[in-house]
Amino acid sequence: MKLLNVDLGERSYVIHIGAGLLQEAGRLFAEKGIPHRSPLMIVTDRHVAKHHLAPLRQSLEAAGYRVCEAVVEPGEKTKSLDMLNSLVATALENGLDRHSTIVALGGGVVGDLAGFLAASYMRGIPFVQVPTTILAHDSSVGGKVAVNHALAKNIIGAFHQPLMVLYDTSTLSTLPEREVRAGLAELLKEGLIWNREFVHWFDEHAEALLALDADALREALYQGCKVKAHVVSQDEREGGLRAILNLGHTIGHALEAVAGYNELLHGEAIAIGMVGAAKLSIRLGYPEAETVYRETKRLLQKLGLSVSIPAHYDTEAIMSAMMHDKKFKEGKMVFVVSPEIGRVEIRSDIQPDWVREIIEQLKRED
Ligand SMILES: NC(=O)c1ccc[n+]([C@@H]2O[C@H](COP(=O)([O-])OP(=O)(O)OC[C@H]3O[C@@H](n4cnc5c(N)ncnc54)[C@H](O)[C@@H]3O)[C@@H](O)[C@H]2O)c1
Ligand SMILES: O=C(O)C(=O)C[C@@H](O)[C@H](O)[C@H](O)COP(=O)(O)O
Ligand SMILES: [Zn+2]
Repeated sequence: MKLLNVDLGERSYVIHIGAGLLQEAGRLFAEKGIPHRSPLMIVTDRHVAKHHLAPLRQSLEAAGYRVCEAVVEPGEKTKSLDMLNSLVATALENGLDRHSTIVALGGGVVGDLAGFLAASYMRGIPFVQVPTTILAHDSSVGGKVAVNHALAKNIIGAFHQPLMVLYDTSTLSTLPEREVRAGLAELLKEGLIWNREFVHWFDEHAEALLALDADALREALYQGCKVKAHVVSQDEREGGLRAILNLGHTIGHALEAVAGYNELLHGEAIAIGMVGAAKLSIRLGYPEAETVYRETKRLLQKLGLSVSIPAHYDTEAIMSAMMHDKKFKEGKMVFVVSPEIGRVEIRSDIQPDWVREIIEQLKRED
C-alpha cells in the first residue's frame, strides 16, 4: 500500500494506492469520521458496477453504512447537465442530506460527474473518489469536477476536493485494452510536464504497463499521482502553475467536443494534442523541441495510440471549439508547450494560424 498526501490546508487528503482497497473501504470511511446516520450514495457506471460495485457496497454496509446507488450509462456523453439532474432526483428520493457522502466509483467520467453532484447538491456535500481506470490517477486527484456542454468540454463545474482517494489497483484488471492505452497517455503526460526520469522509466516499462503488471502499475500510478498532488498543492484553483496539467488539452478538448464526445476517448484526444503541443514548441524555436516531438510521438505509438487527427474532422470547427478553452485570456490563445522533456511553459503569444497549420499537419501525421 502506498500513501500520498494532497497538501491543501484544511482541505488536505490522502490518496491510498494498493490492491484490495474496495474491501477496506468501510473501515477507512469510519476512520475518516464519515458519519453513519445519513445515507451514502455510490455513483458508478454500468461497466464498473458489473465488476466492482458489490464488494464496495458490502464493505460499506458491513461497517454500518446505509448505502444507495446510481448506475449511469458508461461514456463521455454521460457527463451532462441532464445526467446531473437525474442524479439529484436519485439523491433526493434516497434522502441524502447535508451529512451524506457521495462515493464516485469509476473512471474520470463518473468522478467528474459525481464530484460535481457533490459540489452542487445542497450547495455542497462531501465525496470520496474510488478510481477504477488508469486515467483516473489524474481525475480523482485535485478537485476539478464538471460536466460538458455541447460547445465546450468541462465548462460547467467547480473546484471541490474529495475527502480521500481509494485507488484499488486490483480493479484495473478488468479494464478494456483501449482504455488502458488511453489512460497511459495521460500518465505519460505527468512525466512530460514534470519528471524526465519518469519518462525514461515509462519507456522501459511500457510493455509491463500495457500488460497490467501489478508492480509496474502501482509504481506508475504513484508517480503520476505524486506529480498531480504536488502541482495541485501549489495552485489549487489554477491561478497559474496548475495550467501545466493541461498539456495537450487545448487541441485535445476541442477534438472531443467536435466529435460530439462520442468518438475519441479523452486520453486518445490528449495524445494527439500533446504531439500538437510539441509541434508548436518546434515552431517557437526551443532547441530541444525536436527531441520532445520525436520522443512524445515514439512513446505514444509504443503504447499503440494514434497521433493523427481523423481526416474528416473540420479544421475550422476545431479552431472554434478551441476558443472556449478555459486557459485563454481576452480572446488570446494560451498553450502549454514543451521546451524539453520533463519541463513545460505556458505561452500566450500563439498565432491562430500556427495552430491551424499544425492541425492540418496532424491530419497527415503517421
Ligand atoms: N477532473 C480532472 O482533473 C480530470 C483529469 C483527467 C481527466 N478527466 C476526465 O476524465 C474523463 C475520462 O476518464 P476515463 O478515461 O477514466 O473514462 P471513463 O470514466 O469513461 O472510463 C472509461 C471506460 O472504462 C470503463 N471502466 C472504468 N473502470 C473500469 C474497470 N475497472 N473495469 C472495466 N471497465 C471499466 C467505463 O465504464 C468506461 O466505459 C474525461 O471526461 C476527462 O475529461 C478529468
Ligand atoms: O487537473 C487539472 O488541472 C488538469 O488540467 C488535468 C486534466 O488532465 C483534466 O483533463 C482536466 O479535467 C482538464 O481541466 P480543464 O480545466 O482544462 O477543463
Ligand atoms: Zn486530462
